[in-house]
Amino acid sequence: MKTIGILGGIASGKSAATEALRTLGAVVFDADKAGHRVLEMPEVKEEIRARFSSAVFDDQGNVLRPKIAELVFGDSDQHRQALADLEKISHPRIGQQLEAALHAAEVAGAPAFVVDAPVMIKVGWIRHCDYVLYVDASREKRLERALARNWTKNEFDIREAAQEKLEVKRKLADIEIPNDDDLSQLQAAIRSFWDRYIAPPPGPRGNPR
Ligand SMILES: CC(C)(COP(=O)(O)OP(=O)(O)OC[C@H]1O[C@@H](n2cnc3c(N)ncnc32)[C@H](O)[C@@H]1O)[C@@H](O)C(=O)NCCC(=O)NCCS
Ligand SMILES: Nc1ncnc2c1ncn2[C@@H]1O[C@H](COP(=O)(O)OP(=O)(O)OP(=O)(O)O)[C@@H](O)[C@H]1O
Repeated sequence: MKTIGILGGIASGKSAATEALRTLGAVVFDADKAGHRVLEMPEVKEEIRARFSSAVFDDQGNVLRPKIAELVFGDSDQHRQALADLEKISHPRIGQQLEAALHAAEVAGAPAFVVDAPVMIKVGWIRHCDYVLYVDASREKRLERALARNWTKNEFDIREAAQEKLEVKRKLADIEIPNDDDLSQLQAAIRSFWDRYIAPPPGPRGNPR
């Protein structure tokens, strides 16, 4: 089984690339979704309440993610510290889920496992990847797509600033997948990556490692 990491700017099309890989047979780990599941764990809620107060919970005791986002994404030391504290709570647990999912996919004989995790560089999950893809779309296109998804320009800028510079991501990648045009171009690029690097050679299970 090959493990594929997906990097790219905000709203570059990482999820769309991941979806194309899933269609071809890859098992996908979505770290954003894993992070949301982690925030539902009782022990995590306790730690969140101790660090961020009851103001980030609704009346039913659910974590209000937009409230946390306001506290952790921003251009001040206070925001940066808050993000670091949140990550100390979340990342080890997301990491455990990632390793469990990777193991399960391997046991199931999946041809490929995709790690869709915008923070994979800073957390070090990139070490699991045999191939890293960089989904490349211009800033203009990305902003247009983010706005269409109801983000504000400010949210776009702030989250972009919370991540590594695009050049750092690009340098760490093995293959660039252009995504300035329509989705069929992205899907074709993913297909040719798959055929070249993942498509199994003759054999019952492809290319087990
Ligand atoms: C701050 C939280 C509550 C905001 O939740 P919300 O539903 O608004 O956003 P969501 O989780 O869907 O993330 C959307 C995007 O924000 C960016 N983002 C999220 N967490 C981080 C982070 N720690 N560092 C940099 N960017 C981040 C990513 O681009 C991500 O794709 C949530 O993102 C969170 O718990 N983050 C910490 C855990 C984490 O690092 N998750 C991301 C794993 S890749
Ligand atoms: N080639 C494309 N043509 C048109 N729309 C696209 C294209 N690629 C992606 N989109 C749309 O742009 C938005 C952002 O794409 P996507 O969610 O895949 O990006 P992302 O990199 O995963 O975003 P984030 O950084 O927020 O996780 C989505 O609404 C998606 O449907």
